[in-house]
Amino acid sequence: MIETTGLRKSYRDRKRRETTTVDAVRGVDLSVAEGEIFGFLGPNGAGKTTTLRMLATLLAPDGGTATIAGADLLRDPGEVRRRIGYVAQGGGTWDDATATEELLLQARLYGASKTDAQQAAAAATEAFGLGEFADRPCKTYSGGQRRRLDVALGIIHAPKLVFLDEPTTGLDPQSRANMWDEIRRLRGDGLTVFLTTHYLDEADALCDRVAIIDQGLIVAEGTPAALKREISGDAVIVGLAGTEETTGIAEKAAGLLAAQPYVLSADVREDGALRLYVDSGETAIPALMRELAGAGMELATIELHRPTLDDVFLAKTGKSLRD
Ligand SMILES: Nc1ncnc2c1ncn2[C@@H]1O[C@H](COP(=O)(O)OP(=O)(O)OP(=O)(O)O)[C@@H](O)[C@H]1O
Repeated sequence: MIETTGLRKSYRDRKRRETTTVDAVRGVDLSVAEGEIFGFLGPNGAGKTTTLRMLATLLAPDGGTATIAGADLLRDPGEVRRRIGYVAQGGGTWDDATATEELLLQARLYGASKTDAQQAAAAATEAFGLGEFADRPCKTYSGGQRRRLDVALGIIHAPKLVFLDEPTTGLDPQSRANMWDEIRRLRGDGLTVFLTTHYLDEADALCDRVAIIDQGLIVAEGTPAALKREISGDAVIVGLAGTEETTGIAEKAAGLLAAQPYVLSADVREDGALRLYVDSGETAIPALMRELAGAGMELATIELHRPTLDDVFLAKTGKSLRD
């Protein structure tokens, strides 16, 4: 649905007499399959919006090639525009207009006849649960209601692909969960969804695949599960009985377990706990418990930590989105 090679964009920043160049996107290769929810992640200033705006024909690339929904971005941006939907971060509804008016206007702007526009507006009102407030002015809507209308507007012309820029930023947890359901429903209807988000739990729960961009370059791309596996594996933290008095026990246990085939690495944390990285916690825990018991070591506590997308993000960019 999206294929890009070497997509580039620089901005010229004119301050007084000096002109500086910001290389915002420095050669992006992306591949997004039909029918997937694709998450685009990156720290502030990484190049997310610039990339999104280029893919959505709102900004001309300086170089590279891209095919979007089967149309050539550089040669035929008009065709790309007809085939995609774009929902900007702040939305674009008028305060005094109602949802029904906005939907009708948008459908007409995309060339629908009056009857078709009325049908499309009614279908969107039903699908996005806008009915109870559709005839009130937008300024009276909650953040979640407004966001639902924004997405309904973005897909009123039945595109194959929709771009959502930070679709859940500023929403309360309930509205966020509703929006996730809406986005999954879009995928269920056969749409491809390309979204940017600052929430890594959102990317993890919602996206089939993600790409991480940093300083204008893609530093990781894959399913959340594969990316998490790639960086570390599960961490198992073991507290051994008597570790505080005889710290040597933890070192001895680390040496013993480091030699096991299911252990990737083993060390002793500052607090005296034994830290192991393993491919799979489920397989490793029973085996290491047997090993420790066999060596006469008593286990006091055991914890399993699975890597999160934030760990991936940190490993790939040196930055955490939690900061
Ligand atoms: N119109 C512009 N003129 C000059 N520099 C710009 C312009 N727009 C963006 N930039 C710069 O390009 C780089 C990438 O910006 P971009 O907005 O694409 O990042 P982003 O990943 O979307 O960031 P954020 O998460 O903060 O929205 C940044 O260094 C930014 O300051």
